[in-house]
Amino acid sequence: MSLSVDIECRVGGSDGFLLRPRWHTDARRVALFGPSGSGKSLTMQAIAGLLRPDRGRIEVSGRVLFDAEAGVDVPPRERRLAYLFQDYALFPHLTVRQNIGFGLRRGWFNPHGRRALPEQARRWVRAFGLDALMDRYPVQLSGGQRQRVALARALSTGPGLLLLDEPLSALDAGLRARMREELAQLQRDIDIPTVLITHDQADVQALADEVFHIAHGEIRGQAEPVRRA
Ligand SMILES: Nc1ncnc2c1ncn2[C@@H]1O[C@H](COP(=O)(O)OP(=O)(O)OP(=O)(O)O)[C@@H](O)[C@H]1O
Repeated sequence: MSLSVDIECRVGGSDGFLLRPRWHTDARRVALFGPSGSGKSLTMQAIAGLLRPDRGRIEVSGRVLFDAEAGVDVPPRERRLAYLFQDYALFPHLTVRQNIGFGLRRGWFNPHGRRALPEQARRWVRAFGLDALMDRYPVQLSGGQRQRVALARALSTGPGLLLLDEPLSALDAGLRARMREELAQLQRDIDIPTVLITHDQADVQALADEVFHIAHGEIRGQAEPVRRA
């Protein structure tokens, strides 16, 4: 994949936060690494189309998603990317089946229905071992199970790019290491480019081939992760 981001956006009024990340990558697994409040989530939101920049351009694998000058602003639904939020953003009043179905296009979702999920979704239900959990509610799941449901929901839409915002931060240390390895395995198994936000060097080492350092809303450097021998 290639990803080019060159945008500027003032968030929160005239003396608010100035976001102006500028980066280009041809890597398939990218991490945005930086301290709290540096603009990582806002950058992801702009890529996803949830935050409209004041200026600039966003291009993914040759497809222009946003270009202020040319008047291009592809709606979030049509960007063909999946966004996994820090807290997984599962709907508490919907079962696992309904949560996964919710992400699908073309009106699969029916809160009272028990229709079988289409194969594109069942593939992920099987891959993440969720079959026995389909009628449970999020509150009845462990942290790792919740993460798998959120991933299954995200991947079922067949996205061209996966945005992962601190996907491991809600997990305790033991589970974190295990799910990190699961995510790395997923990246090996499927050919889907990922952009990962993290504070954690271990995530960068396991899940990224190229890392961009962000501070005060700007990209300050780029490197390859240091691999442990
Ligand atoms: N809606 C908003 N209105 C005003 N300021 C905002 C808004 N959203 C975010 N900010 C500010 O923009 C800055 C960057 O926020 P962002 O959420 O991108 O940080 P982050 O790098 O993802 O941090 P963390 O690692 O803590 O999640 C922060 O200072 C934040 O307070």
